[in-house]
Amino acid sequence: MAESWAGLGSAIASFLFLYAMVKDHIPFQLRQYFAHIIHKVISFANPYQQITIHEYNGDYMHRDKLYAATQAYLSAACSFRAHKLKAELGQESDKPSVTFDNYEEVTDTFRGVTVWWYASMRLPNSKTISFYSEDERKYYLLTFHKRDRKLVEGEYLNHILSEGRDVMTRRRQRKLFTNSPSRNWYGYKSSAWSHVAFEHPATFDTLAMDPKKKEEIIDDLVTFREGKEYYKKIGKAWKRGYLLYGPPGTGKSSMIAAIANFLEYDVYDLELTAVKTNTELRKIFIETTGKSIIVVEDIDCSLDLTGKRKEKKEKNDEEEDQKLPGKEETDDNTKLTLSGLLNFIDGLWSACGGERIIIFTTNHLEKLDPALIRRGRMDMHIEMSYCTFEAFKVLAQNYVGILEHDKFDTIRTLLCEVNMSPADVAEGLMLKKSRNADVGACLENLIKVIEAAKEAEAKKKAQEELAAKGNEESTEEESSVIS
Ligand SMILES: Nc1ncnc2c1ncn2[C@@H]1O[C@H](COP(=O)(O)OP(=O)(O)OP(=O)(O)O)[C@@H](O)[C@H]1O
Ligand SMILES: [Mg+2]
Repeated sequence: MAESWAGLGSAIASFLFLYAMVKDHIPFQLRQYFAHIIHKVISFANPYQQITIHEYNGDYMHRDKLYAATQAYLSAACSFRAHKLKAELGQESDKPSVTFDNYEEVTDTFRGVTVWWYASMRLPNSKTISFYSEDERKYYLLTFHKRDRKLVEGEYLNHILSEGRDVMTRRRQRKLFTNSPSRNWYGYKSSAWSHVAFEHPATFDTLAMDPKKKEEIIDDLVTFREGKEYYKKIGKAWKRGYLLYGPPGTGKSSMIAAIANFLEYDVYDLELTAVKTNTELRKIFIETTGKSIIVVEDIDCSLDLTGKRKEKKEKNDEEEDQKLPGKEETDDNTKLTLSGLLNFIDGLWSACGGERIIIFTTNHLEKLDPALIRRGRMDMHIEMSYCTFEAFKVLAQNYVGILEHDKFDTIRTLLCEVNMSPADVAEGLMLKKSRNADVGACLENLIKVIEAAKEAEAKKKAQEELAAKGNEESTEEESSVIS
């Protein structure tokens, strides 16, 4: 067998040598014909195949998506095997990426199969004047054995695409969107959202709350992020709703930023009062992308949705006979309604895009319509409470860098006696720190702040009791006058 391959090889080599000698004396058509035959013979003898992935395919405005994903994948998975590397900062990225340079080759292994990647570029024709630089002619050459073609075409390229996209998502500059329309340079509306870079520093480490509750939330987020297949299996859209409720300054907005930083998602801050109709809400929603958090802050103040659904339904039942067919649909499309919002959260449209988190925040849980926050819509209800001693310890570590101190016992007792928001406690710790005071002085200042709050609370309570007593006496007097 080996002998017959060697024989074939030497025959091809002799043929190529002869052809090179005489090719200039052969007419053009015949030369073309021979070139075709030679190509066929070489392909027959060569056990390897190649796939080229060009950066641009005819359309010079849009980079090929597979090329971009391949570049990201190779920079993360294979570039450490190369000798010549190059670093660059992509358009949408905020982290430099290092990938192997042109004319370098690296290997990759997928399911036990080895493939070769070669980065190259076609030099521009110097006789033509081109608007585009030579960079626009870059390409990757993927070489593999013929027997692995099915695996490479079917699974390997898909693997490159999804892994590469993940790398790009992790590297991208995350954005904070708000629903005020952005305009292009002609002045036309180009998107329902405008954005700035999202750079909030809050993380779960800096968030002061009960450690057990924090752990529970992190576990829930991880389960969600890794749940693509699970959601598909159970036939549910890949999204999750969180309701954050609690008094002002307890960390609801900080929690949203911490979640966004943890999951590396974009944030869409939806200002519902700026949305006029259900149709507009749907349009806005369609323009959001996956791997994002849609936030509606202070949902109780955003819309007059509280408890109105039931009343409306009863009223509708009474007016059923007088109503013209199709009237309700017209109403729903000319204004924003609770049913429009519910549809936004879990109607059919909510499934487009996938991997989305919806967060509502409120200071007044009791004001919300139960339909809006029922499990399934808002899957997890998270109470952000006044500062507990456990939460204080996180703040103390972050603000003054201590885990223990003599004054902690006093602070523990005081925090049990008075309702202080973490925002107020943080302020108490910051005050002296800004004047370069030592840790003891910082804690002393905090104790004073808590004591003052305790006194104010006691005073307020006494005043309320006095007012209530006054009211009782006046009603008693009135009733005795009447009798
Ligand atoms: N739980 C917390 N952990 C760490 N810092 C906190 C916490 N709560 C509040 N803070 C601090 O107080 C500031 C205000 O908090 P935040 O805006 O998150 O409160 P909120 O609950 O959203 O208030 P509001 O209901 O008024 O919107 C934050 O910038 C943060 O520094
Ligand atoms: Mg807030």
